[in-house]
Amino acid sequence: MEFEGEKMTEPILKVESLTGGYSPRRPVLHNVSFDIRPGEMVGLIGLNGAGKSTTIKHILGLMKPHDGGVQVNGVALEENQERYRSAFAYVPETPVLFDELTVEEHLKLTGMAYNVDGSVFEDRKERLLAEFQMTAKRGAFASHLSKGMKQKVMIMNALLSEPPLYIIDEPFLGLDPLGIRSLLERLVEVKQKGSAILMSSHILATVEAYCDRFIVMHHGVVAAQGNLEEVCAAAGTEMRSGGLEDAFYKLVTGDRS
Ligand SMILES: Nc1ncnc2c1ncn2[C@@H]1O[C@H](COP(=O)(O)OP(=O)(O)OP(=O)(O)O)[C@@H](O)[C@H]1O
Repeated sequence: MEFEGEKMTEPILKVESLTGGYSPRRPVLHNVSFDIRPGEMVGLIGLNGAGKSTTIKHILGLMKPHDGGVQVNGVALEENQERYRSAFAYVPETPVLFDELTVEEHLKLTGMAYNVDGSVFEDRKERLLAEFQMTAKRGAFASHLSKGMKQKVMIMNALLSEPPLYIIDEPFLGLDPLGIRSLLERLVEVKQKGSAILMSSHILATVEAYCDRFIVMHHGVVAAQGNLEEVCAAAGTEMRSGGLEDAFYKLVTGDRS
């Protein structure tokens, strides 16, 4: 995959005037729009209940928009399910694994689903097991893993398939410091190879350090979006290293004094 420059590259994810939620009479999201292009890491941030997970559920195709829509890889879900779904891997906030399968069997299943096999599968699998300190646990059943280890299996599954788009919901919570570092190093690597990443997190310092752009959600609307300079300008705060937290605070409290 080649990254041809931001302006020329088509977005891999396009959320366009999305209004949606759990009940048609009470939308949670109002007119949400943003794009993510190959080679970008974008941070989705907002207070509890701002609408981040609901946005992600719409992108995953688990909820139907009331208005507007989502395109992945240039198509809407109803236009071409296979093209839409095969373009991304999703890492949920809470791991979802098969209790009776081992770590290695989970990776194998993902490999089969995404047509990663033979020596490519073996190489990727061994590298991931080593990087995430899971080699000794390769034969362990999911039900026997710790919370963070389960999260690592979800992350390894996503990385194994090397998709054009990663959707990652609050990935750092269960991970130990080595796991966080391995994940961030890997995300930088896949981004440099041209993948796009949408990452939702409350850890603003990490989001600021690693993401190219930010989407600040508040009460179901996009309160601001752009790079650090643009988000600080929208908030009326000083653009400086560590400035995302100030800008965020102003945007979500309305305190622009
Ligand atoms: N299953 C559901 N049914 C009805 N309303 C829901 C459901 N899940 C979430 N909501 C509501 O939708 C709104 C947005 O919630 P959402 O889960 O998208 O927030 P979030 O930004 O992901 O928050 P958090 O940081 O706590 O994960 C909230 O008002 C919440 O109460």
